[in-house]
Amino acid sequence: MSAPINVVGGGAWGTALANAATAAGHPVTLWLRDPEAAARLDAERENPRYLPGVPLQAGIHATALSEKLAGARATLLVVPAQTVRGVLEALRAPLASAGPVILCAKGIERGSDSFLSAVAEAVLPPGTPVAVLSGPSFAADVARGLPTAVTLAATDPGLAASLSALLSGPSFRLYHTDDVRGVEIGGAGKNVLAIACGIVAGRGLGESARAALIARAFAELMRFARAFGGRPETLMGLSGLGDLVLTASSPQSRNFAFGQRLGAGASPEAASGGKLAEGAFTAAALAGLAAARSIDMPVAQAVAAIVTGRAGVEDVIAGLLARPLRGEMD
Ligand SMILES: NC(=O)c1ccc[n+]([C@@H]2O[C@H](COP(=O)([O-])OP(=O)(O)OC[C@H]3O[C@@H](n4cnc5c(N)ncnc54)[C@H](O)[C@@H]3O)[C@@H](O)[C@H]2O)c1
Ligand SMILES: O=P(O)(O)OC[C@H](O)CO
Repeated sequence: MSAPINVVGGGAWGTALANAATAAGHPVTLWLRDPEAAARLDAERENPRYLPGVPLQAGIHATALSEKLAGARATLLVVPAQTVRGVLEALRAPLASAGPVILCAKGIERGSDSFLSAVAEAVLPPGTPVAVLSGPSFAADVARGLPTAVTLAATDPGLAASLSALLSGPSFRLYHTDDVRGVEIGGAGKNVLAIACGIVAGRGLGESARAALIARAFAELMRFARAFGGRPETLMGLSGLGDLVLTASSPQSRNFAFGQRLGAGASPEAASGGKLAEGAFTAAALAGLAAARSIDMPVAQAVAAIVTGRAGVEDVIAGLLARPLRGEMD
């Protein structure tokens, strides 16, 4: 049997990617930090907490996270963005011989304001190949085998192409690029901007307002990407415009749903509903990085102000509508 693909993290996205890697023809080891949950998942072949009703494919072995990761063809790291550094630190030694590390979280690290590829580079042994996977993809869709396309980025174009081929299956298509920074900015940024779109929906401001917001949010994401070394054409692709369109228009998105509840009057603490809304953690980092380089990002700044409790929804909306008029492409 060929070497397995490691998937570290047994939440919605880890479980979905495990199914997708199996459909691509690989044995998969799915590593969960909770040993009891791992044993239950392996026995019951379903992840009722994160992906109810979706069967786990036969080629997946779920087990407790340990240091026995070595010997895999690749390791997909599928934990929340704010835990990536800790998990990489804990698994630093085995990850040196567990194939390329593919970062699947979408976010910017709080406190250090670091992109996740920079976190990986700082923590992993020098020379460990690192890639980023991002794009419009709801876990429930991917886990069920519905057609989905995402982007795989690595600074080595050959690695990006070979990992894309390795993980692509009958309905899960990976496009490749060497623009790591552009791809990770698209994934992290859209989560913050999707919260704003959810707020507009939850406030009942109408579909026209939401469409305008998507366009203006995308304009500021492009400005940010350009300033931080991402290529504009990358942002026009799957991990950028593609993911923003998906996440900013569907209550199936946890970020959009979080925003909807904020718009309807919930406090930031109550609005998550116990689900992971990555944009709530990334908002301040995104806004802070933008401010430090004088990049105009009014939507991201507004979301950061709301989720950190510095401003209320009504005041923020009034402030955005009162901004001076400007040339659309200025
Ligand atoms: N769910 C999706 O549709 C989807 C799609 C694309 C990308 N993503 C991204 O993938 C990342 C993970 O999202 P998710 O949907 O799987 O979240 P989730 O909340 O469904 O699951 C997170 C998982 O990570 C585990 N975890 C948390 N901290 C950990 C740690 N320190 N060590 C080991 N495991 C830990 C949790 O136990 C849980 O199993 C996020 O950055 C998200 O933006 C999610
Ligand atoms: O549910 P969300 O908002 O985390 O979005 C999931 C994926 O990132 C969509 O591409």
